[in-house]
Amino acid sequence: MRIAIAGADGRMGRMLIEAIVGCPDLELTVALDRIGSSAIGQDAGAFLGHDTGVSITADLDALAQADCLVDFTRPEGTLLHLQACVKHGVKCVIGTTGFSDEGKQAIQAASRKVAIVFAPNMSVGVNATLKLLDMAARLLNTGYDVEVFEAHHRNKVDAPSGTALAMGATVASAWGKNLDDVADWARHGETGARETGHIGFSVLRGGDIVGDHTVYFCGTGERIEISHKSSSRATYAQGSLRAVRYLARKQFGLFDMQDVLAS
Ligand SMILES: NC(=O)C1=CN([C@@H]2O[C@H](COP(=O)(O)OP(=O)(O)OC[C@H]3O[C@@H](n4cnc5c(N)ncnc54)[C@H](OP(=O)(O)O)[C@@H]3O)[C@@H](O)[C@H]2O)C=CC1
Ligand SMILES: O=C(O)C1=N[C@H](C(=O)O)C[C@H](O)C1
Repeated sequence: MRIAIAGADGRMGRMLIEAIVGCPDLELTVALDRIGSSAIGQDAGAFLGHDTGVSITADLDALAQADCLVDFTRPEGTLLHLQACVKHGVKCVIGTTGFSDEGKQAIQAASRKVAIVFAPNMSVGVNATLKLLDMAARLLNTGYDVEVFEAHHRNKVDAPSGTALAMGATVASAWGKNLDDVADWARHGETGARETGHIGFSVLRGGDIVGDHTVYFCGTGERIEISHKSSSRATYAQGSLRAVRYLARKQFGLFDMQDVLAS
């Protein structure tokens, strides 16, 4: 498959380029970054000291040279790239987080034209953790206060992380609730006692933390903690390439990593 990478000079973009260079079944044909990026015109593998023969460009019509785009950028960038994917009939793996409801609706609409995998976390371990959380929430559906904690590097721009939101939504759904109706996004000052059935969120940003998530089920006299800790972005890149291969068999439709891992 011919692969395009968006945000080619970003943390995930570079990780994906490194992963693709070692894959005999995948060929890097397009590397995108945004207009004004200092990376435009450089070889996509320059950071590896490897010549891919693909120059980083801001020209979205370059997507005509790809079968599938892998996009880890920002919501506004991803939505622009997605329009170009629809124009050129290119499939898309979206790892970007922080979309508004309107952004998510635009992804849903695009999936009627091209096949899309959209997931806030591509790692196998996190997706297994979501299954564990569903089971825990069903077992611990009364008498337990749920709190979601996440920690990421100092450059992350959205909060809570897409993964923390997915974890909260998994627990809320197991309890027959919508996350927006039960989420306590922040606490400060005289908050009053904690509400039963609410799901609290707390966020740490610092240093080079790749991504830690813990969901606490706090009962009386006991506490259960379900944690996942990432020590390398390689797991996100490898999961993304599994998603690319999954899309090879799809023409259109919206899928997530649970679909990919179940196939
Ligand atoms: N689903 C998953 O498994 C994972 C998801 N993520 C998500 O992926 C996204 C990117 O993360 P990360 O790689 O760490 O971020 P980086 O900031 O390192 O990289 C983002 C890249 O996208 C570019 N970019 C920024 N804005 C735009 C835009 N409007 N249009 C086009 N390109 C743009 C940046 O260019 P410039 O540097 O010039 O701004 C940069 O090259 C985040 O939303 C993050 O939460 C991250 C890891 C795993
Ligand atoms: O920005 C990051 O780094 C990450 N973002 C994703 C998220 O928001 O959940 C996935 C992972 O935690 C790393």
